[in-house]
Amino acid sequence: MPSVRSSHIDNVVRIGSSAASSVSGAGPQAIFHKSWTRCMQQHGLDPTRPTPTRILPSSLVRDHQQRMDGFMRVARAGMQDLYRRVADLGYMLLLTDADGVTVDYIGNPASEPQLKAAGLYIGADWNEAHAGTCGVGTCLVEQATIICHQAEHFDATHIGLTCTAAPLRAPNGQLLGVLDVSALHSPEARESQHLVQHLTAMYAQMIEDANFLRCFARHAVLRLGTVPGLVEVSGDVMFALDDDGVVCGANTGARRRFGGHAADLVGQPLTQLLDIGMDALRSMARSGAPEPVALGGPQRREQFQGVMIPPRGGGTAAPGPVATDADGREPLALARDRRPAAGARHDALDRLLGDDAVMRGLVDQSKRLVDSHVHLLIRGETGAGKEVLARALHAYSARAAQPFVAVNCASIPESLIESELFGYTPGSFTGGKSKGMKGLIAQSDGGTLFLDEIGDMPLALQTRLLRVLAESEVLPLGAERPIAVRLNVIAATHRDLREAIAAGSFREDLYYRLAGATLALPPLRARADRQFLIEKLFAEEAQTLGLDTALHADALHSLLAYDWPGNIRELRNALRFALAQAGDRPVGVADLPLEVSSAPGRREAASTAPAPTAHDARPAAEADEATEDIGAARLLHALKAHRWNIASTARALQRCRATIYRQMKRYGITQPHLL
Ligand SMILES: Nc1ncnc2c1ncn2[C@@H]1O[C@H](COP(=O)(O)OP(=O)(O)OP(=O)(O)O)[C@@H](O)[C@H]1O
Repeated sequence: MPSVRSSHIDNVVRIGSSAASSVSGAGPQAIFHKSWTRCMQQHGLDPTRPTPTRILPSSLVRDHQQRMDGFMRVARAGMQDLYRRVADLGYMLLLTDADGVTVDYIGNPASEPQLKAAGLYIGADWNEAHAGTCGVGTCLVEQATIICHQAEHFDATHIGLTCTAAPLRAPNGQLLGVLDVSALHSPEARESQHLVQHLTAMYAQMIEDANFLRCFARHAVLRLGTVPGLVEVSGDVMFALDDDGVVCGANTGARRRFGGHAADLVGQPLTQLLDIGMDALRSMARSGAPEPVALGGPQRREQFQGVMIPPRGGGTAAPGPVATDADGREPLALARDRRPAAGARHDALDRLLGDDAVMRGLVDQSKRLVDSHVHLLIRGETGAGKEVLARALHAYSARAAQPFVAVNCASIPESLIESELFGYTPGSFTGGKSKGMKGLIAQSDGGTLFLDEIGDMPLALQTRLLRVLAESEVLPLGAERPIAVRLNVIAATHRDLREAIAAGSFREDLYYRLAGATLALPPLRARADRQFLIEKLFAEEAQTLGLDTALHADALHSLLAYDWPGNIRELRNALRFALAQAGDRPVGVADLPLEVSSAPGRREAASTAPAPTAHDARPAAEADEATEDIGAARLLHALKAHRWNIASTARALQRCRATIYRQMKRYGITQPHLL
């Protein structure tokens, strides 16, 4: 009798080698037969040679993780919640990027060897081109939630698995990756996975929506749902709005309902999409309470509940005085005070540094310059925190309540950068929105325009930007008259712009306009406050992952000695990686990425690192016992143990309450209910 594996292989060979056109239909069987055909005929995979999943080395995995930095944190929170629901049933979770590479994972540590052997682990490449038909790979092709159950897999190595995968999209509709829920063993009936399919799709939507709110944190967001009383938490349609009620972003639910791409909805006044007026929107923004909203035309109207989520950092939920702009209009997003609290504003720059003389000089200089109306140029290596500094400068400035508009000159396609920056009038170019669009420069009016990677701006646009800077007005494509703008530019670059000038790729006159003052951000390896940054980021990442843990002195020692070519971004990723490896255990040197733990220490770093004494066996936080500094990990641990009661935390740590508050601020630890 043929084994299960060999009859599976025969089946795949028979179907996969038949003519692709002979496979039709849209049901699960057709999806997998099409995929088997694709695997054999396009990817050249051979079902008779089963191969385990390809695992990428950790340095490559980190490249993939880096590209999804902020999104991964949001996804992690959703994954943890989902895992709590499915762990007892034997499932584990994977998060992959749009290439199919696993960038995050949660599974039962007791089953780790089996999960690793099955490829259900960080670094596994589940792209169909390598792994054959599988949950992740086939979901990436189909762009829909799918179950890939047992013998639906292409490779005979995987036919024990059951995998359910849902696509995850960015606010612009672009595919970001896949959420996958898998188990090593499952009942034979495919129907046994239907509930998991619903859960996976639901959590994928929750993660997308949380990411949408993160991306539009500075906008008012209208959330619509059909279930009365639940709209605040489960409304599936979301629109991010600017002060004039114009749509700046639409989530997957909104795109689905309006049958369009994000680009079709963005730029449209919301009052033209929904049956709602500006007065009603303002009243919702003021009250913060759900109100009925009708969707659809006169033929088919649907009743929704809508609630307005105010911009983050936007004061309290209590209705406040309504600000009006110079024209007497009542800007939507200002209907609730969105100025950062005075304390947050004044701390914005100081929070960036510990005890480092160069950074202190830079921050003091920044404070003097930020409201002086000179344009600023931030220079620094990749990942050194240029955007973080730019945002802090804006938050510290007198224009903090105005928009911060970030433009990455390297990532907008050259063909779009002109219309994105300058805007356009209705019908001025093919493919544009029928209503025209306000450009990013005009959107930053009175606030801050952050031009990241300015060294990558095409020469023709440099000439136009120069004119805008010289004349403080912008001419949208197709417009006859320019619009006046109050411009404050912060540009950033990791390139040597003087070299670019010498090479003829950057205009010298633009350089002098932009570099009213230059802020040179030091690389992480040159900063004397590395320990402060390590502890601060460790506390942040542990808090995000919901871990109550500590950093061993040996790990701190290695982190201090490493050279950090990718700077603070690389540090954040290394800590996230180490925390994922360690789980609930304190993080030791063995949990760090190999290049960090095995790097030969630099001499000067070694001298600032804690001496390798008997303390090394204890967590770093404990080693701080005698000093004034509590240590981020220990402080976080104590706060959690005392349910964020400051008085009892202070008693337990034998410090006064003011010290606890001061050190929470220093390490950026925020009480959960204030987040
Ligand atoms: N002072 C800081 N405190 C905490 N995290 C920081 C700090 N500075 C930077 N980071 C973190 O480092 C990462 C990179 O920061 P940022 O994007 O500002 O760097 P960048 O120099 O603009 O990078 P690039 O050159 O690639 O655009 C982010 O995850 C950010 O949160």
